[in-house]
Amino acid sequence: MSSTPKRLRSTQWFDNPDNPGMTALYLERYLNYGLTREELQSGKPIIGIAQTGSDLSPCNRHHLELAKRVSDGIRAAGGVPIEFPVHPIQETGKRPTAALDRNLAYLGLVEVLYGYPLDGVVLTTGCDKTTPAMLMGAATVDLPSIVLSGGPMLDGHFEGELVGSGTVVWEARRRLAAGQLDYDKFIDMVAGSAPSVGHCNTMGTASSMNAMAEALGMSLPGCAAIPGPYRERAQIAYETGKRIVAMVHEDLRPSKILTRKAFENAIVCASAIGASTNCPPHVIAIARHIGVELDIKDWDRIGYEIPLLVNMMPAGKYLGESYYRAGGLPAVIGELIRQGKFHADALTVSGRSMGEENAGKRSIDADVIRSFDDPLAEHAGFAVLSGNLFSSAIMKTSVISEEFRDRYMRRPGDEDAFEGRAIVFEGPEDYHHRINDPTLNIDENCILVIRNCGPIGYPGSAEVVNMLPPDALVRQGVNQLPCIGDGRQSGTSGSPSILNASPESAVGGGLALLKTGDVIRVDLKDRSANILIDEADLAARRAALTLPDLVNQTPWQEIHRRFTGQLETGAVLENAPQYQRVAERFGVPRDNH
Ligand SMILES: CC(C)(O)[C@@H](O)C(=O)O
Repeated sequence: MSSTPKRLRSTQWFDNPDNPGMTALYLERYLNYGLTREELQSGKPIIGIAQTGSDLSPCNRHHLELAKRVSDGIRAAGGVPIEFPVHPIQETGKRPTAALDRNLAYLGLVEVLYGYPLDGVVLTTGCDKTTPAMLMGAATVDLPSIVLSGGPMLDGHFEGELVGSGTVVWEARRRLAAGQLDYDKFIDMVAGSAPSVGHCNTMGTASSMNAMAEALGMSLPGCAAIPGPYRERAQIAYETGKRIVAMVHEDLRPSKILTRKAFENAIVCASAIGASTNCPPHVIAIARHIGVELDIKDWDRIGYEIPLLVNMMPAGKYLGESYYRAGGLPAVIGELIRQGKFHADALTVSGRSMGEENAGKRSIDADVIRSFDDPLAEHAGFAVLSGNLFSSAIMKTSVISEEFRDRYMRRPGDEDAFEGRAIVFEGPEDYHHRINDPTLNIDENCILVIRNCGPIGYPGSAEVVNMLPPDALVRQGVNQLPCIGDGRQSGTSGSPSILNASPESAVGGGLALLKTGDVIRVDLKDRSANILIDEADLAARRAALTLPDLVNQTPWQEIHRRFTGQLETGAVLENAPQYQRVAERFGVPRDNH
């Protein structure tokens, strides 16, 4: 560190002799609740705590408590904490989708970080989209930033069974359809998966995205897996608060951490943990906001060959507490480093490299966190498919069950491929209305397709692609049919759907041309998915295609539809990635009076 400390950004609000009138105006209102001139004018970094917790956001709600420990840490290191609210994004509460709000929360955070007297920020994360929204905002503004995740709930139990968030819903729904549960027991079973504060205790999108933040180097090592109620969670909140003050003095900004190597690490890590299918769009979105090239095909190219190491639902059998006790993400990264699959020289917010932090870390429960010699599955990354149905869609190969492989992918002479008669649904309402319609003649040779569920069509993109077969098939023991869609699906689902299809049907993607009864062929060997139809027929269908009339119900839906791109490129506001390193490039904004 240089001996003359850098003049902090916040002094241009609170201690600017060139404009004493404005300095007084900026100061006096922050003094009015008890802050002192000494705190605001003696060169202490002002640290924002971006608060994503609220009563509307139960997954992140305990950040309201954790923020106190963060503040203690900031104070102990000589900074001044200022907590501020972030637009809530609760995956399980927001209609029509929480996906609609990721970019809205991002926009809000950019304005706060850029427009207020902050020198650094603690990004509180938890529920799925809070993590990418916070990282995207931090990337755009590029102030020193550190992630504090809230951690998963404790493990869930119901009548002696381990029940995990989200994953239990799909299993309980199957039991309800098969007549093995009544409605009250169904609700009790699902509620059993949520025993405490925290986000999903499965390797759903929340655990996956917080692991991505750690693998990217944006949280303190070991942060992501600590369960929400554990004492270590509050302790790391304190350490995070201390660390961000040092990061301000070191000028350690996201642009120094979020490099191409960091993103390659995130991809490798996603395969090893059996991460959510929501990771590719969110991680690509973060990359685009920091200006790193990351293509959807990189997920297949870099991640496909990596084995599944973490035995956690939905790809495995354990939940968050076992995973944490087995060593959490550091044990996974340690193994990836030993196998030469991880860039050990990538930097983390600690100021040390991934290798310095994790190289010596090992699993202490070989069944929960496996080694490369004994993985849960080989080649467990995402397969990225394309063809006349879409330019890209992903399939999470770590959740392809033996039953699914036997039924669809082990046909002699045509392994890894399947064909089926398409049953097309126009959205989840249509699916629920017609799935049990006997005239559809759905059998185990069918492929269920859902469209109009992408970022523009829905809007926001809904988690609906993992469709349960008709009740009659479920009663016969057919629990899964191949599913394809332009929506997303819950990270907690064990369905090997082909999803996030881009471009989506509502903007004229190939799925819009599909008709019930068409035969679809999926071939994992050459990564293709096509309607078996001749070119002339397909061209005629395209010529006759009319796009749906989309009704905007709120002003934001209209703005979102005008600016948002497709899932394969992160579904970002397409005007946003051009704004990079905003704080450095533009300095502080103009005075407001
Ligand atoms: C379980 C939810 C709500 O679907 C989501 O959190 C995910 O894991 O994708």
